[in-house]
Amino acid sequence: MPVPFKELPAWPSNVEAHPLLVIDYELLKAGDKTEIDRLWEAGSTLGFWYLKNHGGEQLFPAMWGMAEDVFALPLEEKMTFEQGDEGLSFGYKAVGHYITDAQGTPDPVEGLDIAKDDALAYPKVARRSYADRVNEHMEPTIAPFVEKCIELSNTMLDIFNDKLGLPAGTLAKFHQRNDHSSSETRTIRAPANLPQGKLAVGGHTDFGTISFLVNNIGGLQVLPPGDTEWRNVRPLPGHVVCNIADALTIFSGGLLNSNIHRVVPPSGAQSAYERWSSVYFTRPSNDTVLQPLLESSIVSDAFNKLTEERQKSLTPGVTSYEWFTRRQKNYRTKNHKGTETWAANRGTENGRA
Ligand SMILES: O=C(O)CCC(=O)C(=O)O
Ligand SMILES: [Fe+2]
Repeated sequence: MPVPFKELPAWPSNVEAHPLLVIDYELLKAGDKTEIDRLWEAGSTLGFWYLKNHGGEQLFPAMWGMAEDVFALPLEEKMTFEQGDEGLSFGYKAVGHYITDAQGTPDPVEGLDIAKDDALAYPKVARRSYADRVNEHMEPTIAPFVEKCIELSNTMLDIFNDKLGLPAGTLAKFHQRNDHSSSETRTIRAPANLPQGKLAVGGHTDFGTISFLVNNIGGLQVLPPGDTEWRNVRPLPGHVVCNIADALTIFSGGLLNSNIHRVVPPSGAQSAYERWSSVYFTRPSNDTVLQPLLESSIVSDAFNKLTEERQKSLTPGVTSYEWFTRRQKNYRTKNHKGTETWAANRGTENGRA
């Protein structure tokens, strides 16, 4: 099993951890006004926050155990359900198949993504099939994880919906449980002892709506708005790191911030350990058109104040499916041609990634 959090070396005392707001999920659910305002503050500034009291504490590490079991299969078998180069991300990802920078440097991490649609439809296949070893974990591990993240996501979407002055249920309509989307779980393992300076995951913004992340050791970094230095995000036991992703930046006319982040080797004694992380990406259903929701005066007022260039970048005029497929395709090492394919892979913070 991946080394449990409590047995890992502590966060090195000489490494500064960037402060994130800690949001209490129980208070959000109870409609606590102060906590709701704090969530809005987090989403509209750095776009990253910790979530506590969410009830999913065991579910994220269980995903590491699931993936470890799957990664133990022979490579040949894992390659039978590889993601492919056509812009879908569901399935296995071998080391080196994603790029980490504009030069096309291949990544050092192994990954496994499972579609929300497959987890909910199991034992039916909604989007693709996986190895038996994955299927064995669908009901005990993957589906409960997906269900919890859908719950967290829906609660926060309704709050953002209200704060954005949108008619009730507007954001929920784009994220209906049974509509196909690129929503998915991702579990990645970075090897121990990666050389310092190597990127495990290159600088990017997330493709979807909200992301939910738990990792065992350091390495996650954010580049806060207006800052020129990458800042370290420290994993806190029992806390989920949540972040706004591109679709919410677009829907909100830029009010909510999908911030650039990346993964580097952990510092100090932690660098001698494998790094495990599990993410759930909520993404809008495939046919949702990505555009600012100008029917809200809060959104339209914010949007009208933006430069024409920024307005253009927040009006891609494509569906969620098209946006995702274009980016995912250009993330693949095999499709990399040069800086243009790197740029085509980037999101709403195009210029900074
Ligand atoms: O592993 C992490 O800490 C972050 C991974 C990430 O940003 C991603 O997969 O989008
Ligand atoms: Fe990410």
